[in-house]
Amino acid sequence: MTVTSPGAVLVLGGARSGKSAFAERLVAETGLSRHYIATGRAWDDEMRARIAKHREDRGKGWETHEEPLALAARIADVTRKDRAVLIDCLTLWLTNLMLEERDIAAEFAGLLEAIRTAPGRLVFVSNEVGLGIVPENRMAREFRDHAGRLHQQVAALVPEVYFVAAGLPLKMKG
Ligand SMILES: Nc1nc2c(ncn2[C@@H]2O[C@H](COP(=O)(O)OP(=O)(O)OP(=O)(O)O)[C@@H](O)[C@H]2O)c(=O)[nH]1
Repeated sequence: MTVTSPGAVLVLGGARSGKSAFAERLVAETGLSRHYIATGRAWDDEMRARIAKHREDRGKGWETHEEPLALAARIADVTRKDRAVLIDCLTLWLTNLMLEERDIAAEFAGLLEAIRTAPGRLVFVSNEVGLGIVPENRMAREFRDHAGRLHQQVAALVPEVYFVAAGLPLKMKG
């Protein structure tokens, strides 16, 4: 598969692993204008508080775009040669797709196409959810399987992949 994107990156890690902070650093290092596509939704007070904290931590140098579902289209819309776009995160996007009963395979194909054709730097964050025991409920098992497949597809396409644990990035590809 030909990689035409100028250096898309995938950053995987567990909850509170420091993956988002690391991905933000990767974006800042480019010196390009910083854009953040948030796939999370503020569904309760706890999430609202987390989002407010994330916004505060990112600071003023970022333009934020909120997109829970139409991620491929939004990436195509936001990406430019002189921009670095952080997409946080693929697993919340997948959660939203499953809750809305979207065609997962078609959505994944759309995302891969958006990565292939993006003119600017893209940094994807996603939760590695496949390391624990087999989840008891069916939806959680499906979620874990879709996430694993998505990560493999994105990792095969992009030139650079990291795994973050305890705030420490491990370079897996690139
Ligand atoms: N809607 C919206 N969501 C945001 C915004 N900033 C961050 N988020 C969401 O908050 C999510 C991160 O939530 P947390 O649960 O705090 O992060 P975490 O995955 O546990 O921690 P890290 O390993 O540090 O990334 C991201 O995936 C975003 O989608 C924002 O400005 N708007």
